[in-house]
Order: sequence, then C-alpha cells, then structure tokens
Amino acid sequence: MPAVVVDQLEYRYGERTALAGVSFDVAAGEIFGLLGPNGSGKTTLFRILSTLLPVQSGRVELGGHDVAKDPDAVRRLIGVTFQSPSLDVKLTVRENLVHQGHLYGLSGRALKQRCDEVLARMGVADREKEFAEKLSGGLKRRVEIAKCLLHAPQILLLDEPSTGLDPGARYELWKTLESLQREQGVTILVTTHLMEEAERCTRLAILDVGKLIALGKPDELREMVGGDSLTIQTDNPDVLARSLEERFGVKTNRFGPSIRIERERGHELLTEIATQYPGEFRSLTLGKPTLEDVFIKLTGRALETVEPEPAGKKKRKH
Ligand SMILES: Nc1ncnc2c1ncn2[C@@H]1O[C@H](COP(=O)(O)OP(=O)(O)OP(=O)(O)O)[C@@H](O)[C@H]1O
Repeated sequence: MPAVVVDQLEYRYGERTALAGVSFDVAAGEIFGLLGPNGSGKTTLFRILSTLLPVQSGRVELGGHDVAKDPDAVRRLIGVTFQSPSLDVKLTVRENLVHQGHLYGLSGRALKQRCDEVLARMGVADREKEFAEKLSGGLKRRVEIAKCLLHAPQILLLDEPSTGLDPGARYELWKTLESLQREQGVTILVTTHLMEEAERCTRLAILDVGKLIALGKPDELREMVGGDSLTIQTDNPDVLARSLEERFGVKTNRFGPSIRIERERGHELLTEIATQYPGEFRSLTLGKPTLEDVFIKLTGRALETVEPEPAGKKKRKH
C-alpha cells in the first residue's frame, strides 16, 4: 500500500486555481520531493496533506486513511514542520518537546524516554537545557523535527525544511533525514524550490501553476534533457541569442543575463562560441543537465519567482 495517494486533486481559492488535477503516489520509505517555483501550489498541497485545508475535489489518502473522512487518523500518522518556525523560543529545547508530548497524550517515564530518544536521534541531546532562542537556525530546525518525531509518526511532511539554513546545516539536516528513512523506514515528503534538495530525493513531482508536469527519479528526469547544457552569461543576451540561433541553428532559452542551450556534444559548440564571439560573453559554462534544465525544457521558464494571475497574466511576486 502506498504511504501517500493523491488522486485528481483540485483546489481553488475563489477564482484562482492553486491545484488543477494533481495525481501521484508515494511508496512507504521514500524521500519524495515536491519541486516547483513560488506559486506552483506546493504549500496548498502540503496543507491538504497535513489536514489543514479541506479536499475540495479529488482524493487524498495517507497510510490508507482518507484525509477527508478520517483526518484524526491521518494526524496520528504524520509529523509536520512548517516554513515558519514553531518553537517556543522562551522555553528550553526539552521544555518544547515536553509540551508537544503532552499534546499527543504522552507523560511521565514514557515521555521522558521519547524525548531522550528523539533528542539523540536529531543530534541535539547536549542542547536540551538551552533556550530555543539561543540556537542557530540549523539547530532550531533539528529541534522542530525532533518535536514532530515524538509520537513516532510513519510519515514526515516537511515544508521547505532547508529554508534559511546555511549549506553546512543543510547538508547535516539531509544526512539526518536520510538516516531516518534508512534506519526507521519513515516516509518523508518535502516541498522545495532548491535544486540541491531536490537532487537528494528518491523521487520528485515537479509542479508548475498547479499542474504536475513531471514525476520520476532525479536521474530519470534529467534524462528528459538531451546531451549537455551550455550556459552563457552576457551583457547583451537578446542580441547574442539571436545571432547564435541564426548562425548555429540552435534553440536558446533566455533568463535575465543568461542564455541556456541544450545540445549534444556541447563542447564543440562551446569552442565555436569562444572563438567566434570573443569579448561578447562574461562566462561560458558546460555541464550535464540539472533539474533546473528539466524545468526549463518543460516550461520554457527558469524556476524563478513568478506569480500567476487568475486572468492568465504573470507578474513577479517580489
Ligand atoms: N490564501 C490564499 N488566498 C488566495 N490565493 C492563494 C492563497 N494561498 C495561495 N494562493 C494562491 O494559490 C497559488 C498556489 O500557492 P501556493 O502557496 O500553494 O504555492 P507554493 O508553490 O507553495 O508557493 P510558495 O513557495 O511561494 O509558498 C498561488 O497563485 C497563490 O497566490
């Protein structure tokens, strides 16, 4: 039985469609990523999975329980962390855990034992007496995850868990998530707009404007983009892109000062551009396709901050 089933899920905020018929399954023990730019519907989906928003149309099941019919059973199965921190900063690390344990009906020796276990598992046992406000961002995130592990959930739902963390803290957090999956068989579902985080997922669903546009393992998704990915940074992207298209018959994608070209034997084109356009670019880089390239191929846009308008117009959020 899949840990999570999402079937033809639709959600609207008034006139605005946030989810337009999304379907996918997550197998038990996966680290499954929901990847998409701002406004793609990740948070809406996350809130439906965590029983905070109702199912308007379609079906969602976690651990075999329908979220619309049996939200209480779903809540017992899941541990959730949100984008905004949920620690009480005026309490110590252990006090935060103890209060959470009370909400789940834990007390006495059983609660103490669970607190000891999750503090050790998240590598924060030596911080238990510190006030939460004194902790770094990375440690706060670990304590939040410790908190949501107290009732031994089978499924963890983490909304952008790496947001605000530096690269070192991100790396450590992911090592811990991977060990939770490996050693305890916990199913983990994360939302993210970070490529680095998406690359570590066992499988990914890519969302764009409320639609699921791709589903698969990171390697399978990358295989959708042929050959190499060539990126050119330039002060004149429009002029240079037009000239490259005419001269080499290639298709270019333009994002701000960048031009991206997907091409077999990219090193040959790179040499041609370097010799025929000296001084017209700031940098010229060749690499294997990334998940960003997959998104560009599917949508013609970069994974940037774009907010769709109900009328179909697009405007930048920030
Ligand atoms: N409470 C709301 N009322 C009206 N529209 C909303 C509301 N919440 C989200 N939306 C809209 O629904 C769409 C999907 O938003 P959602 O927050 O789910 O996307 P997201 O991928 O999580 O983006 P972000 O990464 O910015 O949180 C967007 O167009 C957004 O503006």
